[in-house]
Amino acid sequence: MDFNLTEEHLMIQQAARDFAQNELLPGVIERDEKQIFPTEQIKKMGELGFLGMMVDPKYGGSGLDAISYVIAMEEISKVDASASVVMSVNNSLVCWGLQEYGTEEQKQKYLPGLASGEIHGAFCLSEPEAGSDATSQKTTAIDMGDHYLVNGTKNWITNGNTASVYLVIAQTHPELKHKGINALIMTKDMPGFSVGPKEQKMGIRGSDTHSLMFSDVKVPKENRIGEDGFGFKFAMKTLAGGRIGIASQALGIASGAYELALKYSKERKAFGTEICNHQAIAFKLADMAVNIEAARHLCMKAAWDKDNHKNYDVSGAMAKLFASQVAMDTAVEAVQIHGGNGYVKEYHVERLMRDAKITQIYEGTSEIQKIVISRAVIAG
Ligand SMILES: CC(C)(COP(=O)(O)OP(=O)(O)OC[C@H]1O[C@@H](n2cnc3c(N)ncnc32)[C@H](O)[C@@H]1OP(=O)(O)O)[C@@H](O)C(=O)NCCC(=O)NCCSC(=O)C1=CCCCC1
Repeated sequence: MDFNLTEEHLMIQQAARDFAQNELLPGVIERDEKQIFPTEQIKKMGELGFLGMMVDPKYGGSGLDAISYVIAMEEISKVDASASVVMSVNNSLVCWGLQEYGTEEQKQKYLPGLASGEIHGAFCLSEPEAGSDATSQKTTAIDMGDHYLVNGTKNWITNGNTASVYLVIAQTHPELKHKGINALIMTKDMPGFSVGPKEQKMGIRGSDTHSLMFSDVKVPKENRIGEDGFGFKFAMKTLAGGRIGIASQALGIASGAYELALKYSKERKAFGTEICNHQAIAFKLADMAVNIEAARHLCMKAAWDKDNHKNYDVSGAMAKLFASQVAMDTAVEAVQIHGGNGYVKEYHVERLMRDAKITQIYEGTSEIQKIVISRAVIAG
């Protein structure tokens, strides 16, 4: 077992760290406050190869492993979780889903643009009445011979307005339940496709979250991913990898909050000494350091499983469950260590605390991760 990062991994870590500090940190508070999408920053992320990290170079990607992706996600998320959720959706849901299950034509058509950041993708599973209970899809895709006629609504869609390519999960054969669901590639220019108003969110406020409405949208049959009825499995398999991305995002939020708290505790004085010298603060720092290290190991293990073609459903769920709790706990304690300063925007930790919460909810709530893990544990 080798815990050392390779030279290449260290270079990716440094590149992501430099990008986050130089390009994302300036303006992150204003983008959060005004809900501004980081358009220029995402464009540069595409140019640097951060949007198609695991995409084969023959489709314009960086051809890197999942470990590299975890490393980069942590660094970007330390500074701006709104940018990292765009990175996560693009890499581990949209690009990976297309690369793994798309036809050659679909890959050639969409992957180069997605990997370069020229276009953005969105993953559309959640509905007003189908969140955790993802098999209860109400959006319909009626088989019309050479095309599907799609009707319905999707909720909380990341990149909802900035995307132009959407992977949409919809029910074709309700009598077959989840076996009748399909995954379709839709584009924003399709007649009948409309985007609802932007959601006003607690955290990741720089990201772009909308409902989508489909009214008699004609989607050509060649836009279906996989066989008829493969859509639910597609969603589950893709989300299993997506959860490694969100786990790494949570890890980054936690380590960002920890680094800020550590620095602050070495500068701020109370009762005649730097506050890190008080055991009440020192013990909080110790807890944070241990939890972050453990979360990082779980993220790396899940990525290693993925890179080595092992099943990562459970390791990804474990990483997400644990890292998202660590993100929440660490960010709350980072605010506490900052005292009154932690409650104001310029110290960043209040934003990290708000951003942390969503990692326990999206791409499967913590309760859903426990379903996935407990079923595997009980089945042996
Ligand atoms: C885990 C879960 C709760 C499972 O449910 P049930 O018990 O109803 O379904 P069950 O009987 O377990 O299974 C049905 C079929 O499905 C196959 N399968 C399941 N997992 C997998 C898997 N990992 N790989 C392959 N197949 C899988 C299962 O075998 C079965 O098929 P079969 O009948 O055997 O042919 C599932 O529904 C889930 O996960 N919800 C969370 C959704 C959720 O996570 N949204 C998130 C929306 S996206 C989002 O939040 C975003 C946020 C930010 C960015 C973009 C997206």
